[in-house]
Amino acid sequence: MPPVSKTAETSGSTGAAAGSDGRALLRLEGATVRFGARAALDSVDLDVAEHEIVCVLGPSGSGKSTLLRVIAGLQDLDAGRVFLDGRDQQGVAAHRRGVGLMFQDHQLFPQRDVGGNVAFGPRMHGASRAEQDVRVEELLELVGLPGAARRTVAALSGGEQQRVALARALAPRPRLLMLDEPLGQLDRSLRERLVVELRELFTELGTTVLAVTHDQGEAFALADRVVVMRDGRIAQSGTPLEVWQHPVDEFVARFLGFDNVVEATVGTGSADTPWGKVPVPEGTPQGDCTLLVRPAGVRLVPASEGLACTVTARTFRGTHVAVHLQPHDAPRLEAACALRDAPEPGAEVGVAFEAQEVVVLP
Ligand SMILES: Nc1ncnc2c1ncn2[C@@H]1O[C@H](COP(=O)(O)OP(=O)(O)OP(=O)(O)O)[C@@H](O)[C@H]1O
Repeated sequence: MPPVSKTAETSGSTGAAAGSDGRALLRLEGATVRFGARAALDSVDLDVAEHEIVCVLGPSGSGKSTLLRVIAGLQDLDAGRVFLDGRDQQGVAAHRRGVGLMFQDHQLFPQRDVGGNVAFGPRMHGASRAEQDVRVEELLELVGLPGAARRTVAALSGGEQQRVALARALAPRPRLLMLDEPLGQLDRSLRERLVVELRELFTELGTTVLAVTHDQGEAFALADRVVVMRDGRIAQSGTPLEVWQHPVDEFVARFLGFDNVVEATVGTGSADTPWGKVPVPEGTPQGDCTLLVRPAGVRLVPASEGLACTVTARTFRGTHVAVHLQPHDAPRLEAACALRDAPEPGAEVGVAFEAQEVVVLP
């Protein structure tokens, strides 16, 4: 695959909206929240365009939930501003912001039936009984639970509760829907199915979405744009492909699960690394750098060729096997192998590198 050039949407410090019409439905300017001496949000700038689906990724404690709470009006800012539709939200109460929120534990009302849960928002906005009933049926249809209005919440599976929570969040027609670990509690196969359905649903409805997750797979499947957070700041913002192909630094690379990262010195056509000479893409500037070799670029060759390694472990990754390799005197490596080609732990192999899977991290 050809390298994607770094664009304004791939930014190391700000989260510029990648929306087609460029109109920011949500804008954060210098948003800062401190708890004691520590900044949970540290001068965050972020735009989300209308109809855009943005996923915020980051390790635990990086400020993802604080970001959502600030936008929802559940957390005061120490500095900076939040704009919705161009209007400063300073002093605007949470229930007047037109923002829908869905938390990871669903928080359905256990004493109400499914319909009662979904009708909650419209009822609070003064909808008549008949209007509420129509809206409930519409939404249950939309989330794939037609006719479920009279079922009790306790009798629903985790996935069904998830859908009801989504219907409830969508019911008041929020201009911005925020999801905090929306699929966190569900098992992997259900998550993978729901994430596809969610994307289809949001695209169909034209909903603007800001979702928080620590699952990269989920973020990459759902989002038009991914924002990676670190210590209350935006480390990188870009399309899933941009971020995946060109992590801006070692932190983002490692967060995405890329561990083949070493210090290197680039010369003509190749770099000197602890793994020996590694070919680099044409045009790579010479000098010292940090180098990432994606596992797909670590090719196994006969033990007598290339870098000698011992296979230490294999991890099944669905479409391929991650083969963990220990060179005799260099940092560990991971190779991506087809199922039938993966060598057994203990095997002695050689390793060759492919330039197109080598990324120089600034
Ligand atoms: N009410 C609070 N009082 C004090 N510190 C807080 C409070 N809320 C959050 N923090 C701190 O702010 C930082 C960011 O927290 P936040 O919950 O936003 O992170 P997160 O990325 O959502 O984490 P997780 O993935 O674990 O939910 C953390 O260090 C957290 O301990």
